[in-house]
Amino acid sequence: MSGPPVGTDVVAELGAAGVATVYEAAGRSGLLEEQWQQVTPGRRVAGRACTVLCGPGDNRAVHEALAHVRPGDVLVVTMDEPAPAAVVGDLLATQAVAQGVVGLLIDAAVRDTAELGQMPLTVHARWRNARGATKAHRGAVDVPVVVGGTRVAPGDVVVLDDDGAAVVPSGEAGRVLDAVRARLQKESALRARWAKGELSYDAYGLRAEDEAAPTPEGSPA
Ligand SMILES: O=C([O-])CC(=O)C(=O)O
Ligand SMILES: [Mg+2]
Repeated sequence: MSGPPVGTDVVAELGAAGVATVYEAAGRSGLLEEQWQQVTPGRRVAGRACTVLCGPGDNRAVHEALAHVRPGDVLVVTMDEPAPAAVVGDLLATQAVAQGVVGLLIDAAVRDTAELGQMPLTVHARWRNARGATKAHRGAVDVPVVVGGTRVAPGDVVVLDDDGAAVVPSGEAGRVLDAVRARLQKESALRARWAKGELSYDAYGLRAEDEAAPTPEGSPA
């Protein structure tokens, strides 16, 4: 991790804002673009990343990582070529909860999903699949990884909710939080106007533009 750890308050505020707001406030950056399955729908959380690079179809490094995690971490697990092997199930998740982990982002499969749904954890996974993982490869813990096309380094802030997953590099958390606050304020002012019946089509000048301009080429008349 480069620089001091991101403060707990900063992490919590980014988590409360949620994936869409954090991604937009970061300048439409940091989205982990994968077809995540929300194993625990309706939950929203953020935590500092503990990253895990597993060997192919293997979860030995997850066992190791659980000896390193700190309270408030989100475990981010991937492989060089992610495969639908279950690298986490209820026994590993039970250890994660006991160590204070708040979320799991699994770029592989999870199993025992009914049990995972009962735990105080937010879990996104690429697959749900019972196929067992091996424990044959050492892998690596707390190394930078790429998940959903985006780099995640140890200590970065990972946000999970039903919209997906986003990462804020640890060195940018303060700047992004300022932008998040500004965005939330702006959105709350807009929400109040739209709730009263005002239309963005008018307020943003879109109607005036559309009425003044000829139909753009190629778009339906
Ligand atoms: O044991 C495993 O490899 C995965 C699993 O099912 C669990 O953690 O309960
Ligand atoms: Mg199991």
